[in-house]
Amino acid sequence: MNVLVCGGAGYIGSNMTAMLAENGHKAYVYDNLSKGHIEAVVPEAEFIYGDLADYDKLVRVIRDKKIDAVMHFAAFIEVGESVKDPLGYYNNNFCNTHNLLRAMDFMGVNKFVFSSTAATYGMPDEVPIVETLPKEPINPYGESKWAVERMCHFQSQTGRLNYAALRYFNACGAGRNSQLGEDHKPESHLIPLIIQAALGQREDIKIFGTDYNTKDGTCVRDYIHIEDLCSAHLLALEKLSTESEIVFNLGNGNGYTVREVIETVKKVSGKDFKVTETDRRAGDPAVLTADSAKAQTQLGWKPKWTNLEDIVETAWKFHSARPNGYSG
Ligand SMILES: NC(=O)c1ccc[n+]([C@@H]2O[C@H](COP(=O)([O-])OP(=O)(O)OC[C@H]3O[C@@H](n4cnc5c(N)ncnc54)[C@H](O)[C@@H]3O)[C@@H](O)[C@H]2O)c1
Ligand SMILES: O=c1ccn([C@@H]2O[C@H](COP(=O)(O)OP(=O)(O)O[C@H]3O[C@H](CO)[C@H](O)[C@H](O)[C@H]3O)[C@@H](O)[C@H]2O)c(=O)[nH]1
Repeated sequence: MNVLVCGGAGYIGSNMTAMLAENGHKAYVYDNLSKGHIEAVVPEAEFIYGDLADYDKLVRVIRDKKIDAVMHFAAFIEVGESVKDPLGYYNNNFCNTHNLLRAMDFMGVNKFVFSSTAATYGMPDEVPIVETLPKEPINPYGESKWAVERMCHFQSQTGRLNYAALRYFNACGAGRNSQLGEDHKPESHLIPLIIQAALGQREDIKIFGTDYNTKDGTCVRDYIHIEDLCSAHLLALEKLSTESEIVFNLGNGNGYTVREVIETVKKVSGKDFKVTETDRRAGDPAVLTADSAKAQTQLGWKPKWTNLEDIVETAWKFHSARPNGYSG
């Protein structure tokens, strides 16, 4: 298929682009490079500089490149920033997705794979989380993603859209032999921050809260390797030939505490560094783990990276080879 990968210069989109190319698809990356990196776009793909706000350009690209399907990773992704700038988040995550869907609808392209998030569940009452739990986002980031899911739902009911909403838990690791890793600026995700401490780029790693009701008092998250995320997207894309609406959680099902992640980075890197215990970060649920049985049964998907040490190893290789990220 000719696949338009919106946000394909970003962390997850660049890995998806590589996997599409490896699986015989032609990937067209559409990205405004506001956050992404041109160096992360594999040479097999074609890069198109563009903003999702540019409806006419989207229509032109979909027409000229004979696009069959769209994978949509382009968004703002910082929960804290979304609380400070809700309008900006609704604009980029919702309005620009609306633009993209309008362009697809105009051109008669009906296959759409969307990056959703565990943040749609807010503070869930039970874990592991199944897809049917209430969607009660507690910040504009999660709410903007949930609003897109609802828009897709209603559009699919017209018969003109087949979509997959994939709710990721904590994406991590580096793909393509550790060549395509995480380089967010600013970085807020736990594993790259710990690695920065291991590389001596920050004086310590702060643990946000040690009084949670978990085995060691720190938050538990479900860390999923990006190659596993991407392989689920490929399977979802195939399903869209026959299904109009599919929604899956994507996690590897194993929860790890913040302390366990820190210990794993210490072990993998062989480095010691300072760990500082601080107050809780507002809005952090104690435990977020995915029940991904639905994706496993209905897509035939199975995460390959179930061991945290193996996952962290790929991230460590990426960051130690490129301590300043793609620009370094
Ligand atoms: N990283 C995670 O743990 C995580 C978890 C859940 C969901 N997600 C979702 O996955 C998707 C990808 O996340 P990521 O970590 O790769 O983020 P990222 O910031 O690395 O990538 C996003 C890409 O989209 C581009 N972009 C943003 N706005 C654009 C616009 N208006 N027009 C064109 N391009 C634009 C950026 O330049 C960037 O290359 C996002 O939708 C995010 O909400 C990520
Ligand atoms: O310096 C840090 C950074 C994080 N944490 C903790 O580490 C865990 C993971 O934090 P991340 O910021 O890496 O990830 P989140 O679980 O907060 O966020 C993930 O889930 C969100 C939805 O809930 C979004 O989708 C987001 O993009 C995705 O990475 C949390 O308990 C957080 O409190 C620390 O202790 N210290």
